[in-house]
Amino acid sequence: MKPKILVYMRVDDRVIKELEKNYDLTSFQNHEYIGNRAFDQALKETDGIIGLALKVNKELLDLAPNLKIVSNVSVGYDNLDIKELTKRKIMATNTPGVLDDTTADAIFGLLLSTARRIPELDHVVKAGKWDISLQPDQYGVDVHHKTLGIIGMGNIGRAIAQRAHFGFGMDILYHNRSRNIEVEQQYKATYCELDDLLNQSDFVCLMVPATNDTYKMMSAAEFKKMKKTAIFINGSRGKNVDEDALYHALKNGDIHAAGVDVFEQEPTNPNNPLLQLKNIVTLPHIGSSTTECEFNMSKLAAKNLHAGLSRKKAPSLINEELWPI
Ligand SMILES: NC(=O)C1=CN([C@@H]2O[C@H](COP(=O)(O)OP(=O)(O)OC[C@H]3O[C@@H](n4cnc5c(N)ncnc54)[C@H](OP(=O)(O)O)[C@@H]3O)[C@@H](O)[C@H]2O)C=CC1
Ligand SMILES: O=CC(=O)O
Repeated sequence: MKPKILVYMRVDDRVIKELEKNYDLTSFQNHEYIGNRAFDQALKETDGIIGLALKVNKELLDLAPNLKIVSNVSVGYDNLDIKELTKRKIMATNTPGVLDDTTADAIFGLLLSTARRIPELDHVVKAGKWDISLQPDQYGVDVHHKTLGIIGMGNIGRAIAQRAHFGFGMDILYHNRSRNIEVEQQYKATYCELDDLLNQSDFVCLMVPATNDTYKMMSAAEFKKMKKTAIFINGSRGKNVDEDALYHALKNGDIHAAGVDVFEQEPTNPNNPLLQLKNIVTLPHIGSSTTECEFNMSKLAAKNLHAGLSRKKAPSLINEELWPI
């Protein structure tokens, strides 16, 4: 009998076909499925889970007695209760490395779009409202040669720094809990305390994981420390930002504009007041969503799953302390 796999959202079709050769698959597409009979039944029998953003907590694990591995098709794993998984000797894996350049492209694109007001001006043209003389209140701001502050200079942060330094001649400031000397040398990046980064940067880009320490790390006090001319970009997770505080900072002119790929709740409520503001550019969490990158993430997630179910060490095991299992 083939091992049973529960497939959650966004696994590439080609990868699913490969998985079907070795495993018995049950697929689900929506969020928050506990309570659905078919989902609960699949959990009861499953050996492995592969997918994106499924909330794996104690409640779900209690329904999955045979589970050996949860393979996330994402680098962020704030959807997983790692402590609980480790306690039950269940492996957890993610997809680091394969999405760095793709996500950096998207986040840098968001930064450019926000600075140059690209979505707003695209709408002007398409709505037939292109007046031959563009007014100063429609001008954007320069990106090149400005100062970019990156909070979370990890794999993606450094790919953003590379673009900013070599492509746009920007000065780079960064803040982490620890220094990254290689990045300092490669991109002339300067390590800063958070407050210094906030008050010196023209662009602040948030790229930290969502953890207890980073929860709402950008709140009213942090926005007040930024320059009034500065632009805030969130490419990390919505819960790292106090959305209410961001709304007020944008509305009151504490900061100039913002670009966000992520929201506290996803999909965000269409009535979210942030969506009413002119000085914010929004995306539906698409940092890594290109055809090529989604495929590569699915392939790595399948490799992790396969290794885990074969009792081999998965290439991107998160709870390393389980090894050797
Ligand atoms: N928008 C999108 O589509 C995507 C979003 N993401 C998000 O981006 C996050 C980062 O990904 P990635 O770059 O691969 O991760 P990495 O682990 O490589 O980098 C995370 C960085 O954050 C720093 N960091 C962690 N905690 C803190 C803290 N409390 N204060 C300051 N810095 C901190 C780390 O440095 P140190 O340990 O020294 O503090 C590290 O440099 C993911 O966790 C995910 O949430 C990822 C992919 C796509
Ligand atoms: O948000 C995407 C991820 O890979 O994390």
